[in-house]
Amino acid sequence: MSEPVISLRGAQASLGSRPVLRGVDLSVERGEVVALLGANGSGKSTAVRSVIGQVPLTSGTITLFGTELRRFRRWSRIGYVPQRTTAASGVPATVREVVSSGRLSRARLGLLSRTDRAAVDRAIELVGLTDRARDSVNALSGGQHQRVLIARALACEPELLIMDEPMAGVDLVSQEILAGTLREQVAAGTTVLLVLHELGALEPLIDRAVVLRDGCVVHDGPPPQAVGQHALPGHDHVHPHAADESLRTGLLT
Ligand SMILES: Nc1ncnc2c1ncn2[C@@H]1O[C@H](COP(=O)(O)OP(=O)(O)OP(=O)(O)O)[C@@H](O)[C@H]1O
Repeated sequence: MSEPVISLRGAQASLGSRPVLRGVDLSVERGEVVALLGANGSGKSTAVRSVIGQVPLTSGTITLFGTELRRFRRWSRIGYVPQRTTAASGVPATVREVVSSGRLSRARLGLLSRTDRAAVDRAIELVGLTDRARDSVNALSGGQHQRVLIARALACEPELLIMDEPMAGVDLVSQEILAGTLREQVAAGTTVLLVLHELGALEPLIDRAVVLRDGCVVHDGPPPQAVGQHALPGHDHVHPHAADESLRTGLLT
């Protein structure tokens, strides 16, 4: 078998003085779709942020495509969708501008070629926002914002897609569009690691679930049946985004 796309071994990390990852082992093989589940505060976001180098490990190792994280440079192979609440920035921009920023890692000298622009248009189309491409993202709903963030991640045509709660606070129409988008990516061979509250509409796509509790892996195997994370012993997850659903919280506001 080829090397894993993502490998964490004995990963430990602290935020402030608090140990948040306490020896996490996690592998994602090429073409796999892995869901990272767990209660609020169990360390899911910290785990994916450590994978993309945003949270340094205090102990343990991470490799990406077989290369140690500190030597890894080919970030254009990876599309990352942050947890939506962390995506706010206050900068006014159109949908196309935000999605184009996701292509810059592939653009030469920071200039988008015709091929780059076509990839941006394709990513916008994939999330069903072609008719909104010139609109300010401030005019979009929460679910549409999320679709913009996903299009931004897809614009670099990534081999690995990492998404932190892509369905949180997303209306049903957007959820269906996102599930369809993801299905296409998976069919095309993209490897996916996603943090989820529950499997929901994405359940048929998930190959394996890894469940964290207090910064440790407590399950690594088949996804919990049907009711997702709620089926797990000790489930105590609340859904902080649900109340936001109607708000125009935003990417850039
Ligand atoms: N910047 C920070 N400084 C200190 N502690 C933090 C910081 N960010 C998060 N934490 C704490 O680290 C722990 C893990 O947070 P993390 O966001 O990784 O959990 P999570 O499983 O993704 O939770 P959620 O489902 O609520 O998003 C939590 O207890 C959280 O309060």
